[in-house]
Parts: sequence; structure tokens; C-alpha cells
Amino acid sequence: MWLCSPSCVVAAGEFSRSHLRMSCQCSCAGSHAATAGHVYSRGIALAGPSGVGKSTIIHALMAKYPDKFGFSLSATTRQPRPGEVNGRDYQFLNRERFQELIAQGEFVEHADVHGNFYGTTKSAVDNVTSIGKIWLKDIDCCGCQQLKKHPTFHPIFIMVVAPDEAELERRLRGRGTETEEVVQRRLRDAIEEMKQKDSGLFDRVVVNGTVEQCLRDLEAVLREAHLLD
Ligand SMILES: Nc1ncnc2c1ncn2[C@@H]1O[C@H](COP(=O)(O)OP(=O)(O)OP(=O)(O)O)[C@@H](O)[C@H]1O
Repeated sequence: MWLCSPSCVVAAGEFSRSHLRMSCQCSCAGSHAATAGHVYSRGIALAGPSGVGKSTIIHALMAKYPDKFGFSLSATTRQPRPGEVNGRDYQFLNRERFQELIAQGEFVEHADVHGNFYGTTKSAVDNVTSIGKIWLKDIDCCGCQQLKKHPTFHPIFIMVVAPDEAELERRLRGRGTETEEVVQRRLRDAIEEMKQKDSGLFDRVVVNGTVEQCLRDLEAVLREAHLLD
């Protein structure tokens, strides 16, 4: 069982020094490693098991603050699903191009998930920060671990969890986009991912009970991290 407290926001440790630096708008010259003059520290990495509602929460946050946050598109080698659009849902790349970009050091994090590559490129983050917005993206635990070690990217790491396992299963099935085999695999993976909840990887854990409550809790976390007024 991995039930969370219904109190919705579970402190997962103090904000790291990098988040304290967030509020300085990078006036702390030198404490961020310089990469072509870019400042990447104002970002939000949202993790959590498949089906927990990461995309739903991201959409809700971006709809409420369209000028504040920008989604950093992931790149992937998996085939587009019906209705998915290149450049809107993902940057769809073939394996050769993806591997080329890995070799060029373009990915800040990437992983091979069940035979498909997924990752975040520097330019996907640039596209958001260059227009003055805070970058935001959903990411798996492995990606968070890589990002955490990155010299210039210092997002706040937030894990989204479901109120309980049965609800997660309901959401995964309710979405109707996965086969039974995939649902079973994602549920097994969810148990593993939940072990990361208290590992120190995450700055905060929020429970997605209702979208409204989760959004309120997320807003509180972002205010505390000076990412929201
Ligand atoms: N608070 C909620 N209450 C009820 N249903 C929800 C809630 N949040 C999301 N859902 C539903 O759960 C399903 C999964 O949500 P979503 O696609 O946002 O999950 P996800 O974490 O982004 O999944 P993945 O990692 O697989 O992309 C969707 O059908 C969505 O409408």
C-alpha cells in the first residue's frame, strides 16, 4: 500500500539551495554554471505514476496562468498515437536523429522506456525561457535523477500521487488509451515509482484527489518556491 495523507501536500524535505537561488533571478552571478548565457533555474519538473494526472494538472496550471508557464515539449522515438501532433504533443524523432542529439549533448535527460527513447532537449527548455516563461514538464523518476545532477537546470521537483492505488487504476483504465497488458505494466511500475516518494529526490509531493484541490496545493508550493506571486 502506498496511500498518502489526504492532507494533500506532504512535505518531502526543505527546498534545496537551488530553489532559494530561484528567487534571485540569477543575480547571484557565478553560482549557476554559465551555458551560453542562459538561465534555466526557473523550472518545474512534475513526476508521478502513469495515469495519476500529470498532464491534466499541467493543462490546468497553464490554462490559469498562460503568461507565466510554458510547456517544454519532450522528444520521443515512439510512434504518434492517433490525434497526436508533432510539435504540439511531442517532438517525434527517429532513432537515428535522437541518438545524434544524445551524442551532441543536446539532451538534459533522456531514457529508453520499453524500447522507445524519451528526453528533454536544451532547446525545448530554451523555447520557453527565451520568452520569459517558467518551464514546466512532466518527467519520470529516472529523468528527475538525471536532471538533479545537471549543472545548469535547477527545477523544483514535485511528485504527483493518486489518493490510492485503486483510483490510479481507475484513471489508467478510464483513459482508455492503453491495452490491458500496458495497464498492468504501468501499475507494476507505479509501485516502483512510489518508492521514490520519500527518497529525497522530490522537493514536494502533492496528491491529485480532485484537480481543483491539487491545483490549489500546487499553487501553494509554487508560491513558496517564488515561482508564483
Ligand atoms: N483529479 C482527477 N480526478 C479524476 N480523474 C482525473 C484526475 N486527474 C486526471 N484524471 C484523469 O485520469 C486520466 C489520466 O490523466 P493524465 O493523462 O493527465 O495522466 P498522466 O499522469 O499525464 O499520464 P501519463 O504519464 O501516462 O501520460 C485521464 O483520463 C484524466 O482525465
